[in-house]
Amino acid sequence: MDDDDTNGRRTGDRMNGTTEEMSLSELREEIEEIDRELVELIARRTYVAGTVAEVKAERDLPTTDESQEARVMERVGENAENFDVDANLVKAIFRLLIELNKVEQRESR
Ligand SMILES: O=C(O)C(=O)C[C@]1(C(=O)O)C=C[C@@H](O)C=C1
Repeated sequence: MDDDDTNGRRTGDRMNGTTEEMSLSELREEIEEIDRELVELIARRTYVAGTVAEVKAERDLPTTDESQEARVMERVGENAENFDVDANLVKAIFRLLIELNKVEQRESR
């Protein structure tokens, strides 16, 4: 027998019973939808940063703003703690998102 129980339901569920009736494929569908939303949010974040880049270019400001990056990182660390996920891992993801923006911002100049 595999990890799943006989009728394909999850046994060791940590979501307060809400997913207890969900099959593995249903859970994977939920992950697929979340992944799509994450990519959409990344696209939105990148798009807004592109507009920020235009404002900076108009004002002759540099692409990189280290104090703003520090504020972003502090904020996401707090959010991670509030949602009980590893703050260092979430910060590593945001480090990449900021780098993505900086690459795009430099290319558009
Ligand atoms: O807020 C800005 O000035 C941005 O360009 C956005 C952003 C970010 O991705 O959060 C990216 C680069 C800057 O160094 C700081 C922050």
